[in-house]
Amino acid sequence: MKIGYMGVTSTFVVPDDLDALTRHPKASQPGEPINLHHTQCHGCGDDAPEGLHIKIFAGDGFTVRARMLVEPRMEGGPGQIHGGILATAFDEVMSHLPLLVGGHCVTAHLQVDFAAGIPVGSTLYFEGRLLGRQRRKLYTEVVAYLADPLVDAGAEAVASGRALFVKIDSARHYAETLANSKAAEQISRRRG
Ligand SMILES: CCCCCCCC/C=C\CCCCCCCC(=O)SCCNC(=O)CCNC(=O)[C@H](O)C(C)(C)COP(=O)(O)OP(=O)(O)OC[C@H]1O[C@@H](n2cnc3c(N)ncnc32)[C@H](O)[C@@H]1OP(=O)(O)O
Repeated sequence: MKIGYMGVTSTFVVPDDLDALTRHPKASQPGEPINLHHTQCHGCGDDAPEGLHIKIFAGDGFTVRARMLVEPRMEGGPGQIHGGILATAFDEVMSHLPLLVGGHCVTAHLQVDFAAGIPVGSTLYFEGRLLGRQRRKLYTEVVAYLADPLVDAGAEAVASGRALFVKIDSARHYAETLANSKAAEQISRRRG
């Protein structure tokens, strides 16, 4: 798929002098689900009643695959997904890529190109890719399809996104807000 629009890719510029990428020894294997977040996460949490319920799996190398049902509650334009919902889905899918190399990250920059309307009722398939890393910065990309590109070579790409993630010290980053989380206990337990 052509990235950006008419050759313009906004402020997202992947530097030339990237650091080497190494897969984290505990990273999920290709095909395995990635459970990076917690069960109340708006993007991937099974217990978030109004969440997107995106299912995310590790792919080969530095990639992830994901899928999401476009439900009627996600409507924006008549019969189509709301653009902000798709941006949220992109953020969620790409936020799982840094886990392949280890460590927690937050989104610092996110951009989306909407190439075609996406009907309510469809299943969206996502392919995400880690483009590179420089110090704490991780550059990622995602493409959304209306069919699974793994089984349908003609699957239509309908949108793409790019994001810059920055590695954080999660204990410090969430120190003042963790107590407000509906998943506070679960997260504290996981951290031991
Ligand atoms: C006890 C707690 C335990 C918790 C356990 C964890 C459980 C985890 C479970 C689940 C979590 C995941 C859930 C994810 C959900 C999906 C992802 C989201 O939506 S995240 C939310 C939205 N994002 C934010 O809220 C970020 C807000 N921003 C910040 O906090 C800071 O700005 C931050 C961390 C991004 C950077 O701040 P700095 O002070 O640490 O670092 P500086 O030096 O400013 O930046 C580092 C490098 O990045 C570049 N950079 C930063 N922002 C940039 C930007 N917007 N564009 C380009 N470059 C940028 C800088 O130029 C610098 O680059 P150079 O290394 O010097 O080359």
